[in-house]
Amino acid sequence: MRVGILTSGGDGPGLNAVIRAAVLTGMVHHGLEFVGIRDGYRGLVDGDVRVLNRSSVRGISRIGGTILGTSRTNPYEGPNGGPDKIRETLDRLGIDAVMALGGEGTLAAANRLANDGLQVIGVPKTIDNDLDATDYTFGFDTAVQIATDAGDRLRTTGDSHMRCMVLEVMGRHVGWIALHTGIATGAHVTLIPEQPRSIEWICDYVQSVYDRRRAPLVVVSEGFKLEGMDEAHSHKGLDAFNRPRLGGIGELLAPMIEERTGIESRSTVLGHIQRGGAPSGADRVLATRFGLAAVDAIIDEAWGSMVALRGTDIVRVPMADALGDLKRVPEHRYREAEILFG
Ligand SMILES: Nc1ncnc2c1ncn2[C@@H]1O[C@H](COP(=O)(O)OP(=O)(O)O)[C@@H](O)[C@H]1O
Ligand SMILES: O=P(O)(O)OC[C@H]1O[C@](O)(COP(=O)(O)O)[C@@H](O)[C@@H]1O
Ligand SMILES: [Mg+2]
Repeated sequence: MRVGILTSGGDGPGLNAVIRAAVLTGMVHHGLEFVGIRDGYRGLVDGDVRVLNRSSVRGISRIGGTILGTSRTNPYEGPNGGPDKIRETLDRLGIDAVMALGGEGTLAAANRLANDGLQVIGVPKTIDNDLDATDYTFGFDTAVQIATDAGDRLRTTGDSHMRCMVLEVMGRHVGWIALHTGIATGAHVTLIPEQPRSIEWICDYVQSVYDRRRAPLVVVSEGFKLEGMDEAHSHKGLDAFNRPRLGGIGELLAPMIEERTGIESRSTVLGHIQRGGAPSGADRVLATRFGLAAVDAIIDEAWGSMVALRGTDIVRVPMADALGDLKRVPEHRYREAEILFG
């Protein structure tokens, strides 16, 4: 059997470790052949592939990004899109099954293709940790570690100048990266999309921290909304899927804090730094286990399913399970963090 692997949507540290594990176990233990589909669904509709073998995956699990490239192409659009054209392309290339690595968007497309009769299985990826069907995915741990390092650095410079430092981290719809970074860095306030707050509420914490001679650290998710904001702050246009590009709420908050409290404030937007570079050890392990389990799913012809983490076990669930609600930060987890605010 010949398997095509693709990575689609936002990249994330750990994608290469999935590819390596799948290719190694598939070739060595199951006699599978592999091709890499270039740039996600773009390569699927264009039939743009390259052979993957032992030497092409050597040493890649410690490398960030994806060796296959990625895109935000919709496989149902364009002259070669849609299940019938894609089936023709796969037949021409001798590809029997597709392993799609990606977040909720990629999995929505993969699930549609599986429902339309193509032999597809999914592997979940998100640095935001917003996929409901799995406890965690690779990429999140790395992102939190990078953001934690950044927060630690902001604290020493903030302390030296007695400034309020605002650290903006990723998280389009959910605040997991901010929540964990806030706890890990001992932030004085953490702001997440699930919990809109007023500027007065934020400034009360900032002022009380300053009053006891500490430099306040505020961690904010890019998707955070001040009370009264209908949409998350966006001033960078739309992405390839016509969604607003987020980022910049930290730049908005810092001057507001300074104006209201008189405390000199600075904002740092971490951006794609938290998505790039080497995956953490934990993410390499999780990604490797996903890669092994994804090959098992192909051998079992479990089309339409995806691998997931439940507790410490890797399980198989319908891809549709990842496509309902996002995994948001529950109220009690925010309350738990809030105990140490201020
Ligand atoms: N319901 C859908 N049907 C077909 N394609 C979709 C669907 N939802 C998303 N996609 C495609 O999948 C791409 C990847 O999704 P995106 O949300 O950008 O990344 P991620 O997979 O990281 O969540 C989208 O840009 C879009 O082209
Ligand atoms: O800059 P890009 O690639 O459009 O993506 C930015 C978005 O992708 C993310 O980094 C990750 O999203 P995913 O977990 O869905 O891949 C978000 O936190 C962020 O809003
Ligand atoms: Mg997405």
